[in-house]
Amino acid sequence: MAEGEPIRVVVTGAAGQIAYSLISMIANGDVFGTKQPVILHLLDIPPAMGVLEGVCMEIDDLALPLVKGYVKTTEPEVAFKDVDAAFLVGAMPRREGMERKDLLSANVKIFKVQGEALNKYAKKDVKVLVVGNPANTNALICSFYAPSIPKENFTAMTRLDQNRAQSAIAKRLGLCVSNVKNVTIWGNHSSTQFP
Ligand SMILES: NC(=O)c1ccc[n+]([C@@H]2O[C@H](COP(=O)([O-])OP(=O)(O)OC[C@H]3O[C@@H](n4cnc5c(N)ncnc54)[C@H](O)[C@@H]3O)[C@@H](O)[C@H]2O)c1
Ligand SMILES: O=C(O)C[C@H](O)C(=O)O
Repeated sequence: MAEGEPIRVVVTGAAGQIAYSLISMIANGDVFGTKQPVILHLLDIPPAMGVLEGVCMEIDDLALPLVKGYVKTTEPEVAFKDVDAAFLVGAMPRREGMERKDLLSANVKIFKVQGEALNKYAKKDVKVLVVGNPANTNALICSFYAPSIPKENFTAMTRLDQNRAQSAIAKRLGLCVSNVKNVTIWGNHSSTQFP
């Protein structure tokens, strides 16, 4: 990719809570760097299109120079077409009393469809971050249905677990979080998280 050429970045669940913060971070250069233009592909389901329209109006209002365009769609084949990076956020979140694994029946279908769409339409070197829970299982499912994309290009979002651990240690020791370094976390993003 020539320098300065826009990359295509899909965010699923683009009308949801997490996407609301994520889209502006991608659009203002926090994620791919302040010299990397982007074209945003925003995917959600039909009932969320009104809210997504509002998100797009906000993108317009920000008038960020790195944003070279956006595509708003309900169609996976449009959303995943030629994408360089995929943030798979769109999924049902937990309600009170639920474990992340209780979301499997609702969310697995989504990651099967999106894995197939990645396989068919995305660039073969696309990098995929799965956020929708249960994130680790969904990442595995997505990768399974996208056999033409290297497995190492799929990751489940556990950065939250790392930040959580770092903050918990800082609190316990009465330090600023910036003074806690070299934290390593491993395992599943589930109720086995400690603390
Ligand atoms: N891995 C992590 O660290 C982590 C952290 C927080 C939340 N999550 C998970 O992220 C997911 C989203 O959370 P949220 O708070 O943004 O939820 P939300 O309900 O605010 O947003 C979800 C969005 O996904 C959309 N959606 C549903 N089905 C879709 C589909 N088939 N294709 C595209 N979009 C679809 C919904 O319409 C909605 O706009 C949840 O599964 C939540 O559990 C993961
Ligand atoms: O708790 C959830 O379901 C959302 C997320 O996975 C979290 O750990 O905050």
